Amino acid sequence: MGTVPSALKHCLSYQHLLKEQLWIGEPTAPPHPGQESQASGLPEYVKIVEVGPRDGLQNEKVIVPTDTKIELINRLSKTGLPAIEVTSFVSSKWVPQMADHKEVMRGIERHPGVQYPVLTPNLKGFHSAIAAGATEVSVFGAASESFSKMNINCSIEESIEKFEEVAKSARNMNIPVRGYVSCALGCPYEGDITPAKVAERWQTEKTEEWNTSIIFCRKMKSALGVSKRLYSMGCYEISLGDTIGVGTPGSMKRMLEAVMKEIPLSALAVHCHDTYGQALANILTAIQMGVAVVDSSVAGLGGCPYAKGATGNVATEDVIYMLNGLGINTGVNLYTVMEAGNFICTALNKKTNSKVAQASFNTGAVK
Ligand SMILES: CC(C)(COP(=O)([O-])OP(=O)([O-])OC[C@H]1O[C@@H](n2cnc3c(N)ncnc32)[C@H](O)[C@@H]1OP(=O)([O-])[O-])[C@@H](O)C(=O)NCCC(=O)NCCSC(=O)C[C@@](C)(O)CC(=O)[O-]
Repeated sequence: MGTVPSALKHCLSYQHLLKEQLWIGEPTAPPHPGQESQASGLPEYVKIVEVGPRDGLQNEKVIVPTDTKIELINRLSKTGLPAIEVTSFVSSKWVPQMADHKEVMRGIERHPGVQYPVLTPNLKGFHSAIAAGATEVSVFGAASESFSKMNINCSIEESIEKFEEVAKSARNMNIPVRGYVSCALGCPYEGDITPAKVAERWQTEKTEEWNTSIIFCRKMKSALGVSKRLYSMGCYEISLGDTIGVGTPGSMKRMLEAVMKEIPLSALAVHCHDTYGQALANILTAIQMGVAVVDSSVAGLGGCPYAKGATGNVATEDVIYMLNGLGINTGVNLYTVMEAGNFICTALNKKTNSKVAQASFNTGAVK
C-alpha cells in the first residue's frame, strides 16, 4: 500500500472521497480539544491518541522485532497524529511483547508536537520509563476488582496507592500523567457493567431498585470512584476503556452522563474495543456528548492479554474517516495512517481490521 495516493488517484471512488474530503485531515493547527463547532454542536477538533504500538502489539503472540516497532512509530509520527502510545514499562514476565520497552523508547524519532506516552503501573516502571527518555506516562486502573487482580496483580485500592506514588513523582518532575479506567462498560471476569440509572442511584438514597441492581451499582460506583481518584491525583486526562468491546451507544451514554457529573468533559477520553462492532457508534455517541479525545489503534490491532476474547481497538483509519465525514478536524492524514497500517499488517502477516483500509483494497485501487 506504499502506492496508496497515486493508485487511488486513478480510482473513481477515490475521486468521490477526495471531493467529500474524507481522506484528508485538515493540516491546520488544532484548536483546543473540545472546542465546539458553532454549526453542529460537535467538537471542531478531536484529538486522536494512537495506541497501536502498545495496545495493538501487546497481544501479538510472536515477538515483533524491535526495529519493526520503531519503524511503525516513526511512520505514525509523520501522519499528523498528536499522541502515540509507544510501549509499556511492565514486567516482561507478564507481557513479553513489551520487554524491549527501553530500546523502543530510545530508538524512535520524536517529532515536535507529538506526545509519546508509555504505560507505567508502578514506581519501578515509572523510573525505568523516565531513564529511557519518556516524557509522559499513563497509569492504568480498572473498574473491576477481578480485572485489576488479573491485569496488575493487586486490588483497586492497592493500585490507587501505586498510581499515587507515580503521580507524586511525576508531578515533581513535571511529567504529565494520563489515567486509564478499564472495564468501564463490562468486565471479562465479572460480566456486564450495566450502568442503568446507577449513577443517580449511587448519588441519592437507596431505592427498591437499588437492591436489584446492587452489583451494577457497585461496579458503576467503582468506575466513577477510580476515575475521580485518578483525576484528583493529577491525571490530566481519564481514558474510559471499554476493554472487551461490549458497550453500546446506550451504555456509553449512561456511563458518560454519570462520569461527566464528576469530571470535566475536557478531561475525558474514550477507548473503545470493537468486539461487538459497536466501537464507532460508541465513539460517535461520546463525541456528540462533547468528548473530544479518542483512543484508537492503526489497522484495528489490539486486545488485552488479560481480557480473553476481546478483539482489537477501533481502527484509527475508521475513526479518521468518520470524523472527516463529520467535518471534524483531526489534523491526521488518512493516507499515511493507511500506509503505516499496511506496513505493520505486512510485518505481522495479517489482514487489517480497518474497514476503510479493507474497502480500499476491495476497490482494487490498492494492491
Ligand atoms: C504490574 C506488575 C508489574 C505487577 O507484578 P507483580 O508480580 O505483582 O510485581 P511485584 O511488585 O510483586 O514484583 C515482581 C517482579 O516484577 C518486577 N516488576 C515490578 N514492577 C515492574 C515493572 N513496572 N516493570 C518491570 N518489572 C517489574 C519486580 O522487580 C519483581 O522482579 P523479580 O524480583 O521477581 O525479578 C505486573 O502485573 C504486570 O506487569 N502486569 C502487566 C499489565 C499489562 O501490561 N497489561 C496490559 C495493559 S492494560 C490494557 O491493555 C488496558 C488498556 C490500558 O488498554 C485500557 C483498556 O483497554 O481498557
